[in-house]
Amino acid sequence: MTEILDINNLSKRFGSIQAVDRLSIKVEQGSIYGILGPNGSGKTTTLGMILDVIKPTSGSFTWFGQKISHESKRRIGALLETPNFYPYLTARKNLQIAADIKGADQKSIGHVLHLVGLDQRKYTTFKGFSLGMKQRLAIAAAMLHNPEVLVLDEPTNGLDPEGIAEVRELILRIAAEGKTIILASHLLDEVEKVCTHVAVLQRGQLRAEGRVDTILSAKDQLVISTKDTLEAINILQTLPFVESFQPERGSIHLTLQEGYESADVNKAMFEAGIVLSQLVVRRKTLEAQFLEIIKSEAK
Ligand SMILES: Nc1ncnc2c1ncn2[C@@H]1O[C@H](COP(=O)(O)OP(=O)(O)OP(=O)(O)O)[C@@H](O)[C@H]1O
Repeated sequence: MTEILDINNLSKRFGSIQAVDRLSIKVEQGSIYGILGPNGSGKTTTLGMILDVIKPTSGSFTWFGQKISHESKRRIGALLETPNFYPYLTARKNLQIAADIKGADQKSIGHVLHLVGLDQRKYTTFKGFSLGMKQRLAIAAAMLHNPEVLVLDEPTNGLDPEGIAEVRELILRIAAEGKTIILASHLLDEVEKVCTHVAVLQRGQLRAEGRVDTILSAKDQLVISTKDTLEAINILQTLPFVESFQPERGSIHLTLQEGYESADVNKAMFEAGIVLSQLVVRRKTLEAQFLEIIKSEAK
């Protein structure tokens, strides 16, 4: 996998506040990488540093294997804050102005309008747009120079449910075009729904990192029930891939070592002559894990 961004021990201090603390992450090409953390955890500061608008106190980062430069910046599209569009000009005219400012080809306007689903509304003035449409237009402007990477800070903040759904769907569509996306969010739900990878930040420090599906599946809990709970416990004790188990009101809750799944338990029980009346996988949500991370940090 090609590495798009490599952040190495990056730190930023504002006076007495350590906004980002020795952060190291790698973003692979084609991923939708979520930087997740509560307010004040250092997400915007991190994005500011990697976009060369905030000077790091220490540490380094590379884009496409190189230090940030005029050339690498042209391969990155970014939306850190809502751009100033002209309310009485149409979507198309606003994009023409944005393309002029960026030195982007005017021919790309048709493509980005199509990409964000606003080609039917290109002659509508900006002030007539819903908040979701305004945000989609902002993303269109960030895509004018056909960047390989799109960096978004809290892309659904302040939007109504319809706008949130539109923008999330758009992010997935842009990723499907082969672009890499890096987004900061304080919403667990957003990261779970949209991202392939996540880095969890707490007070500027990296608390967890990895593929969203791995983080989700790593701590799944199985709940099994059988008429013969005692015999089932005897069997569980002999199974090397059972990490832990706990009898609870007629059922048994267990976790498995990585690489094993409910079918392995089912098979082992069946072979031992035990019939399971219940076998349920309880997925630990990223939210539950996120709260654990925050709690353990506070200890
Ligand atoms: N220019 C600045 N001067 C002083 N402190 C700052 C500055 N910018 C950010 N901070 C502080 O650094 C910490 C991290 O802020 P940052 O904005 O990066 O967090 P965030 O995770 O993006 O949160 P939010 O979503 O609320 O913006 C916070 O404590 C914030 O108050």
